[in-house]
Parts: sequence; C-alpha cells; structure tokens
Amino acid sequence: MGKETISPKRILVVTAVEAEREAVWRGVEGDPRFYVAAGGAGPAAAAAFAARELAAGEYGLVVSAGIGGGFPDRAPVGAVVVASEIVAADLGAESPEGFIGIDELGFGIGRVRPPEGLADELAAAMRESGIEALAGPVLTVATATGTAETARKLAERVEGAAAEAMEGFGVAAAARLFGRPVMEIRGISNAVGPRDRAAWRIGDALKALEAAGRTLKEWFR
Ligand SMILES: O=C(O)c1cccc(C(=O)CC[C@H]2O[C@@H](n3cnc4c(=O)[nH]cnc43)[C@H](O)[C@@H]2O)c1
Repeated sequence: MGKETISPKRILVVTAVEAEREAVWRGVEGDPRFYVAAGGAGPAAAAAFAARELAAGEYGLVVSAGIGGGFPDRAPVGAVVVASEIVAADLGAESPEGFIGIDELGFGIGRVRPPEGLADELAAAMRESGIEALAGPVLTVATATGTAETARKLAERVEGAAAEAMEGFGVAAAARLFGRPVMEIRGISNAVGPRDRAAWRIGDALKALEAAGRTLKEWFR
C-alpha cells in the first residue's frame, strides 16, 4: 500500500485563508495537477467549499492544508504534521461520564483515514528533504483550544493526538461523499493549550507548509 495505490491526475488542496493558499502554491507552483484554493475557516465552510469543487471537477486526491496547533511533546512549532487520521474531535455529545463521539452515538463517522501508509510515507519523504515532519492524528475542532484543560482532554480523547486545526474533517467529509482519497497537512504555528495569539509563529508555519508543498509535488511524480 502507499502512493502507488493512487495516481492523481489532479489534486485539490483546500486551505482556510489566503496566506495559507499562497504558501502551498509557492511549494507546488508550476505543477498543473494542483488546484490550491482558500475555502474559509472552520469545518462547515471547508466542507461546503470542497464539495462544490469536487462537484465541478475530477480530482484524484483532496488535501486539507494550512497552519495548525501542535500538541506539546508531539509536534513543535515549525514542524509539519501529516494526518494519519482526521478526527472530528468535538463532534458528539457531552455526558456526566465524559464525551461521547458521533460514531459511538450511532449518528455517523468521526474519523477519516487517508489511504493506508500514505501519511507515514509522505512524512518520511519530508524528513528526507530536511523538514521536521511526523505522521499522527490531526484533530478537527470547531473551537480552537485555548486552555490547558481542553488540551489535556483532547489528548486523552484521541490517542497520539499530534495537531489540531479547524477544517480537516470538513474537507474529509466532502472527499468521502465523492469517494475521493483525502490527506491533511499542517505547518505548526502554535502549541495547543492556553491561548497566546502573540506567540503564534505564523511565518515559520507558512514556511514549513511551503516546504511540505514542495515535497508533495516531488513525491507524487
Ligand atoms: O494572521 C495571519 O497572517 C494568518 C496567516 C495565516 C493563517 C492565519 C490563521 O489564523 C489561520 C486560521 C486557521 O489556523 C488553524 N489553526 C492554527 N492554530 C490552531 C489551533 O491551535 N487550533 C485550531 N486551529 C488552529 C485553523 O485551521 C484556522 O482555521 C492567520
């Protein structure tokens, strides 16, 4: 299993904002297979946008990409996380006994996996290019984490949680609806934990994202 199992002629990359789109574009520039577009922040905007694009064009792979928060001791600022699974981490119900995920509630799926082995392979290719990269679960949340307590709860909820962002599961839901494989790539701008917007290193994360885009382009030759 791995990238041999998919040979995308066209690849849709969905970011949240324009600065992320530009960073990915600098990485994949000159490769006509890639369409990189900013679809808005949050899972709903991302899902609606990706679904519209997938209805309009033939894509062999869909990628959610952007900056993200890294879980402490897993993904440092400036690193890249490639999602081994894309997890709807706050989609479900609270109960006195704790959080109940959407799948456990019986209302749908709460995790989407990229094709087997792809995340590990891409992360390894990035490391070979000198990028600090790892594969691990990337959580999608509708509310960015802003306290140590929420960070701890999410890390307990999802084993090996590496990063969090706000669009991956939306893009993955659209890809799944259209029967397309999906991946998620995050350049880490901040630690998941107490909110400190002034400490976000967006420039470093966007540089990491650009480098990740470059590897993605070479890797799918
Ligand atoms: O202000 C800027 O220059 C700028 C440039 C690029 C991106 C931004 C964003 O604010 C992007 C919002 C986007 O980032 C993701 N994100 C980043 N860190 C986290 C986090 O700790 N928890 C959840 N999401 C995070 C998220 O996907 C947002 O949609 C600004």
